[in-house]
Amino acid sequence: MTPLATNPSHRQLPVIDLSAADRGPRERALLHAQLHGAAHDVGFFQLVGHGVGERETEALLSAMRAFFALPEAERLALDNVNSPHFRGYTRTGDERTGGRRDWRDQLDIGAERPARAPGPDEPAYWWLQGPNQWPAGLPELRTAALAWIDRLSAVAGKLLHELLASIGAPAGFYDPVFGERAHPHLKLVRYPGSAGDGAGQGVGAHKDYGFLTLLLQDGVGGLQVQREDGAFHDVPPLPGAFVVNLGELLEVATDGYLVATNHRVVSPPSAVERFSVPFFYNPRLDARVEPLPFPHASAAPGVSDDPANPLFAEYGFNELKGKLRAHPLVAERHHAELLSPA
Ligand SMILES: O=C(O)CCC(=O)C(=O)O
Ligand SMILES: [Fe+2]
Repeated sequence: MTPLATNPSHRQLPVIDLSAADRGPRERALLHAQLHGAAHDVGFFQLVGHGVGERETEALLSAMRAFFALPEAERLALDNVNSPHFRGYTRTGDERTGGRRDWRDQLDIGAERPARAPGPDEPAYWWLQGPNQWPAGLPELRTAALAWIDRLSAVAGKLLHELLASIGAPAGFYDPVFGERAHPHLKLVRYPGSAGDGAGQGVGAHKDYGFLTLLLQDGVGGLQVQREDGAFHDVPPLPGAFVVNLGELLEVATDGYLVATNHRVVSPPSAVERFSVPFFYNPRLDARVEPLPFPHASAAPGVSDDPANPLFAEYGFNELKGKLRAHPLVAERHHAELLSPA
C-alpha cells in the first residue's frame, strides 16, 4: 500500500438493505444496527432493497433526457425567474452555493398546489408553495416526475421509520408533520462538464434542508461527501442504489446525534455530462420539528453552530433561507423585501 492511498473504509459508504425490515426480527435488528451506525457516524449511505424497479426508473430518466435535449428556448420558457415559488428551470451558472456559481442546469419540481401568497402577518415561507412549470410538449415528464415523488415519498417514509426505530425512538414520531401537506421536492439535474474557470464546482459544499435525501446518480461520478477527517471523499456510483443523506432537520431533531453531512459535486471533465435526480423528503412548511425522545439524547453534541448557515426548526424557514441564497435572480425579482441589506 502506498502512503497516498485513501483508507478504503473511508472510500466505501455503508450499503443498507431496506428489505431486511420485512425479513423477521433478527434481520431487522441487524438492519437497525447498520442504520444507526451509518446515520450517526457518516450521515450518508447507499440504499438497496428499496423496491423501486428499473421500469419506473427508466420512465423518469428517459423523460429527463428528453427534457434536457429540448432546444434551450423551450427550457427557458420554464425559467424559474418567472416563478415566485422557485419552481422551474435554472440555467447553468444562475445558481449559487457558498456564494459561488454552480455549473449545472436543473428543473425544480414540488408538490402540485395552488400558489399561496402570504399575507403581511403570515410567514414568508408560504411563497414556496405554488404550481410547477412543465414543458408543453413533454407530458410524460409531468407523469413520471409526480409518480417519482409519490413513490420515493413512500420509500423515504419507510426508511425514516426504520431509522428512528434504530436509535430507539418511536418510529412514527414525525408522522404528523408529513401526510397530505408534506412539501417534497425533486430536482432533475445535469452537470454539463466543467465551467473552464478551474473551480470545478458542479454544486458547492452544502447540507440539505429537510429530513432525508434519496439521490439517483448515473455512472459518471463526482459526488463527494465530507468525512470525519474533514476531507471530501468520492461516492462511487452503485447501480440500482439510492445515495441517501440526512438533512438538517434530523440534526435539529436529535440535537446533533444524527448528522447532516456536507457534500458537493465536482464537475465532470469537459464534454462529459452527468445526470442526477435528488429527491428531498420534506415535511409541511409549517412543521415545527420537536426534539426527538430517544435514549441517546444525553449523548447528543448539539447542532452545528455555523453563523453562515443557521438551522431552523420550523421547516419553511429552513428551506426559504436556502432558496433565497441559491437563486439570487428569483430572490431579487420577487422577494427583495426578504433579502438582508448587503
Ligand atoms: O447531483 C448530486 O449528486 C447531488 C446534488 C445535491 O447534493 C443537491 O442538489 O442537493
Ligand atoms: Fe445536496
